[in-house]
Amino acid sequence: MGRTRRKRNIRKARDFCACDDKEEIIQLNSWLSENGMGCNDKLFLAVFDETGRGVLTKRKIRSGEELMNLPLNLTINVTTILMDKLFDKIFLENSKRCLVEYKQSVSFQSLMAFYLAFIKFQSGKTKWHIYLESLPKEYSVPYFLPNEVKQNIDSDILTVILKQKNIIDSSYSIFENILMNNVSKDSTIQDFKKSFTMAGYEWAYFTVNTRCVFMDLSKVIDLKNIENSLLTLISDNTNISLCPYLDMINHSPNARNETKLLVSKNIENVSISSLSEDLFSDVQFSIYTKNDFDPYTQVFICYGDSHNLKLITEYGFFLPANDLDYVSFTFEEVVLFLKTKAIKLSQDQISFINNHGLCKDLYIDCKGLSYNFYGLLLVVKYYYDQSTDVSRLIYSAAICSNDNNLNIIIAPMVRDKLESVKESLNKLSNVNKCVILNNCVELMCQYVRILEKFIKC
Ligand SMILES: C[S@@+](CC[C@H](N)C(=O)[O-])C[C@H]1O[C@@H](n2cnc3c(N)ncnc32)[C@H](O)[C@@H]1O
Repeated sequence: MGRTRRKRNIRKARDFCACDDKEEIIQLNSWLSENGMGCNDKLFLAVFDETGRGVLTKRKIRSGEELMNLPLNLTINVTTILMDKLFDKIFLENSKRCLVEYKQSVSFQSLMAFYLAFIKFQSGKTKWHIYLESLPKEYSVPYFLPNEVKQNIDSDILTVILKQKNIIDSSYSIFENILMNNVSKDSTIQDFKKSFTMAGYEWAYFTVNTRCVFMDLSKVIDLKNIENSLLTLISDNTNISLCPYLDMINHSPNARNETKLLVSKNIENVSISSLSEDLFSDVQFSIYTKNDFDPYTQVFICYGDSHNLKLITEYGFFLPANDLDYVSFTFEEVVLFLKTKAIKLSQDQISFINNHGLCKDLYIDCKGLSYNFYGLLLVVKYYYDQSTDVSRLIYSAAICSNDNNLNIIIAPMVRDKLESVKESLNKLSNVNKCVILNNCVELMCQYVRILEKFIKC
């Protein structure tokens, strides 16, 4: 094949547009290289038709190759927050004893979001300015749907939104109180007090939610002795971090990757009071791929769970034809339904169900009943059958989750669920579509397919 034709073929197949020439990306690239990021020189940023902005490789990448590495002080992690003396003042120069009053009352993700709102507010005055400018301005998670649209969204999606809302509302009100009682004379803090808003906090919260990577620093710093530090506010662990450029890589369920912390020997268990920026310029956070990527294709990593409920509600995107999707039912819902069919579970049955954990993870997916749902229905049908040993059946290797005798028991409940999802979809068909709503509708259509398949079997 001649060079021109080969070039033309490559061009034809392209599903991306380079974006390295955009002002914020030019600035990001030079800031990162000036500050010691090591990036595989095959990688570039691009906007892809299917997935939006992501990372492109211009040459073949083989399994085992490092994609990039960042010095620790180029990532926003727990040490960044602990070393920021101005941020510290918000809590310590305060008429309330914040560390006592709000002990273990916020998640680390919430504290990170508050910190992000603080540095975002300072604009060009912090070293993070260029990075913050490269971040999306808004997020396509259903949390941001208008209330009138939420009314007809599937209950599983709503449940996640409500949990997010509770966390965001309660942590926002704690940070608002802390700011209200701050007595610092520092003008940055005083101005921040006036400009801290729910909208800014929500943006920061979902920036952290959609972009953080797992980073365990427990070997590098002493996270046990945390008295008098901001970490007393935290109710969970601190294993998340924002990593510029690495957070440009999109998700694929098929991607496999590994991260490593490359630490020089003398940095170990550093106490919180001895933290310093320089200390961490020698610690590298590195990411390797375990996949091959062809030239001019997108490089992906895997974020973890890949079912669409998680991807839509936490990350704001949808994977079509996703076999990992499922429709869940609560134990209470099933018990209530059984009652309507004059099936009342005895105390013995309920104890058996609880002891075997068969009251959770009740769902139907494209393969049929979940293991626990199958087990639960076995208890419903065979517990008092003298000829059947239910325990043995449940743990039998030959367990078959497509026993029609069991499916029939719950078929009416599944039909009701199917009708209710269809009804909601019908109502949503009159609403103006946007990316967020389209994602939710796609998932609900997936639920319809799963439930219809179950009923047909
Ligand atoms: C860590 S960021 C990746 C970079 C991001 N695309 C950007 O432009 O900054 C995660 C976000 O990227 C998008 N994303 C990641 N993987 C995707 C995929 N497979 N399809 C569509 N969007 C995806 C989602 O908006 C998600 O919240």
